[in-house]
Amino acid sequence: MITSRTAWDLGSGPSAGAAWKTKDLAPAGRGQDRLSTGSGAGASPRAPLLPALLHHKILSVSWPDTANPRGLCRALQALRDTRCKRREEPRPRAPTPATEEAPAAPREPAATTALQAAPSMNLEKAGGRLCSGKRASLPAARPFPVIQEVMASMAHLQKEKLRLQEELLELQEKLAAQENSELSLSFQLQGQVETLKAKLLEQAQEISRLRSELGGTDAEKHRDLLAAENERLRQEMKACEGELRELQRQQQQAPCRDCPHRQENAELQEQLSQLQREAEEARAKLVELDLEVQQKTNRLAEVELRLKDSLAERAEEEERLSRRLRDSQETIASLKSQPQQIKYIIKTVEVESAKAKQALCETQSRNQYLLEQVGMQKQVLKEMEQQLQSSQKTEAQLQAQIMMYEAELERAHGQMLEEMQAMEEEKNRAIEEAFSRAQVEMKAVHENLAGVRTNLLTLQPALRTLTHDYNSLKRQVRDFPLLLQETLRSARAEISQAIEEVHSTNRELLRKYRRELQLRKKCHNELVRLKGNIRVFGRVRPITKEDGEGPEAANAVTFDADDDAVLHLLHKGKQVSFELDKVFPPQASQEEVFQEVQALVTSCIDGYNVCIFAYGQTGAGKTYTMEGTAANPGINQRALQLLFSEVRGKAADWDYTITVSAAEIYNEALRDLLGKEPQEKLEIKLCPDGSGQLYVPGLTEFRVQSVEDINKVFEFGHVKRVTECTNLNEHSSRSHALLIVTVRGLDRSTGLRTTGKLNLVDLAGSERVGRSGAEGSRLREAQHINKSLSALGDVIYALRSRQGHVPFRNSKLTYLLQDSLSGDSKTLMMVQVSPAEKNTSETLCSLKFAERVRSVELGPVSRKAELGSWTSQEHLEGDSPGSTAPPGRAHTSPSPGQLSSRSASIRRKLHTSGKLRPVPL
Ligand SMILES: Nc1ncnc2c1ncn2[C@@H]1O[C@H](COP(=O)(O)OP(=O)(O)OP(=O)(O)O)[C@@H](O)[C@H]1O
Repeated sequence: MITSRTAWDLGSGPSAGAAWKTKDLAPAGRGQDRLSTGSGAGASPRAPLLPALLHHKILSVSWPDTANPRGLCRALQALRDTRCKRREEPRPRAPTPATEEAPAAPREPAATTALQAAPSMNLEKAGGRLCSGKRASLPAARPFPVIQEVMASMAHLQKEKLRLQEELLELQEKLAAQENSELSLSFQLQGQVETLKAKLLEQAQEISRLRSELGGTDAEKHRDLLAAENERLRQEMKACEGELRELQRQQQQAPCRDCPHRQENAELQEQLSQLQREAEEARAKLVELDLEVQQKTNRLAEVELRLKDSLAERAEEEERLSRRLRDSQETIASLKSQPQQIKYIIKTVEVESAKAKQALCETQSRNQYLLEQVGMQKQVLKEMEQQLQSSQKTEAQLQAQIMMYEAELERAHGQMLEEMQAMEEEKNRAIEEAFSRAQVEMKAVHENLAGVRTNLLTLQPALRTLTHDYNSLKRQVRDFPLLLQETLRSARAEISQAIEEVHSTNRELLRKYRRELQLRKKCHNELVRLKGNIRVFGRVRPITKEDGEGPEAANAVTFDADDDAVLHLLHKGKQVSFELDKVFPPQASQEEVFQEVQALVTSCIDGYNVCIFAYGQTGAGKTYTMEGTAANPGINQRALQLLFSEVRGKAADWDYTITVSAAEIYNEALRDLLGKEPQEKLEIKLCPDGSGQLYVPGLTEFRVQSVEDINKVFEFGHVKRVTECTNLNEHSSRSHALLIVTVRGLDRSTGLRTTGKLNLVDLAGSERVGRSGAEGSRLREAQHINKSLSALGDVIYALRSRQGHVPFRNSKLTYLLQDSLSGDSKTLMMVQVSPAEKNTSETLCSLKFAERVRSVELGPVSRKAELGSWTSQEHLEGDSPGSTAPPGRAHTSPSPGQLSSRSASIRRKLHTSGKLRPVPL
């Protein structure tokens, strides 16, 4: 139900719409008053909305009661008013106002005419429908012209409604399009901003790249340096060319042959061509660099152009955007203005028809929605404006950056220009300096040239002399081969003559050498002969603890202070004096003893046979003298060492071989101390070659080359000596030990061969049988010892008395030593004595034996005379007249089982070590 207040509200404005919407559509009867009230106010044209509402069948039920003629009249009046107002009012702005407004004016009368003409069919239909329920109450109303008018106005309203709907759709489309365009615009703007940023970045990179390429002016510097170098070389070349021309001119004016300037000239020309080549290269490089710089400049210009283009594009883009912004703003403004018109129209329709309120309400809600949309659009627009502002800001920043880059470029360009200017100045300076230097050099060259000219003048005579000399030298060189041949011939003759002389001198020298060798040998022999072929030394050992204490151990031997060949023995209270070749007191060292015998040892190298005996009673020091101790070696080791050193000294001319054999004679049985079968008895035989030489088949002979070999031989041979404890000496040697050293020599120059034999014999201890207390086998051993010693005395006697028969074969000892005792062999007997009081009897015997042996040596007359008073028996028995036993039977021999068991093991050791090599004797 619509109250009067509500009707008034409709005319009062849009704010009344909300209240109006809540009301039910009133029944026709009561609403007429209110409509008339409203129309009376004349607030809005409502007529056009009626057909639209009818078209939507909104008014089909609640159409005003046409039976009330007053209401209808008022409605028609209102419609008429509305039409009039619409005719007067300008039409709302349509999308194509120019095209739609123009025909609107003529169309309106047509429409009005059409309405007024009231097309019978439609109006009748509408009127029939309107009056279908009321015909009974208003049967006479159909032909009423007002109805036609109402129908016409309804049709008009319907059209108006359609138009409004179209407009609304259009607006909606526009809004959507606007939204889309704004959205796309914002996207576009964003895209453009991104593109611009990318371009800016690209340009910045391009600028930096160009700057780095231009970069530093390194290439330009290089170019300038090359240009300067080129210029300098050009200048030098010019100067050189000038010099060359000058020199050529001088050459033409005063040509000189063999002038050193020619060479100089050639060198200068060479230098010149070299410089020209360098200049060409430098020029080419310069051109390349120019080209490069040009290219870079072009590229810079291109980049600048691109930059400008992009700036222009950007400005255009900005212009376009601002245009679009303006359009958008205008569109928005028009859109803003449109809702007012729509409101006006709605209000008009509301006045005309209560039923249209519903549509109005919807339209208002739609309007509200559109308003909201507009608000949103405004918001979007604001955001876009903000974006635009920010993009403008960015653009400003970018422009500022571009400006800055341009300024920087400008500055770099200015710097480059300044640098180029500075380089230009420097180049000019360098050119000037080079010019001045070249002038100075030129001056110096001129001065040199003047000096050279002067020298040339002075050198010409010298040249003439030199030419003369050269010619003469040439002649000499030509004649030189002949001269050389002649000289060579004479030199050859001289040399062959000299060689011949040298040969003859050598032959003479060799002859003399051999003669001297013989003479030396003779002299040596004479010396030895003068000294005696058999020499006798005496050595007194010191008192030892074995001698005991008390009077028995008292010293019974004294020496002559003035004569070292004399000793005195106090025997039974009587002093007996003995003269030997040499007497060694107890304090005499091994070395001193050896010094006296070394001459004999060395004669062995010359091919002599030498025999050194150690003779004496048991415990008198024989073994000590011959073998010695490890720390203090005796004659054996020292002799071999001496032989080694002598042989080494003669190694330049001689080849020597030294071999060693060791044998033992025990109980007249000869045993090999170095052999594998020490118990085997060896025999002494004559050589089958008929030379008369003796040899021992099976006797081992080792070649020794070093002191170590000797030590091993000695150690091996020593332990194999049969030792037996006796009353006199705890380790008394009960056999004769022989070390046979053979020295074979070959004189490489003469082919002379020598063989010398050195027999080093440690005789068994001599003692009287009764005193030693021997019996049984020991007695037999002593008897054998004494027998062999007697045989030795017999042999010596026979030799020195020059008897036809020498009894070598009486004992194994003398038979074995036959070579070393006969002929021009040399023999030394070392008589060992004990100084102890208790041994004076044995000492006396030994000394008497020694003196007699020595006396044999002293001249034929005396020898002969003395030889008659000497017997070997006397030696052993002289001091013991009561003894009847034969001299050789004073000792007993040990049983074979008593032989040292160590000997076998050491022999094995030597054989397995391979140090000792058996050599046939
Ligand atoms: N000149 C010396 N200086 C020091 N000690 C010595 C000297 N001569 C001998 N002797 C010592 O006297 C002792 C006996 O000497 P050695 O064994 O050489 O006598 P020998 O004559 O060989 O006896 P045998 O005939 O019984 O073998 C040894 O202890 C030895 O060291």
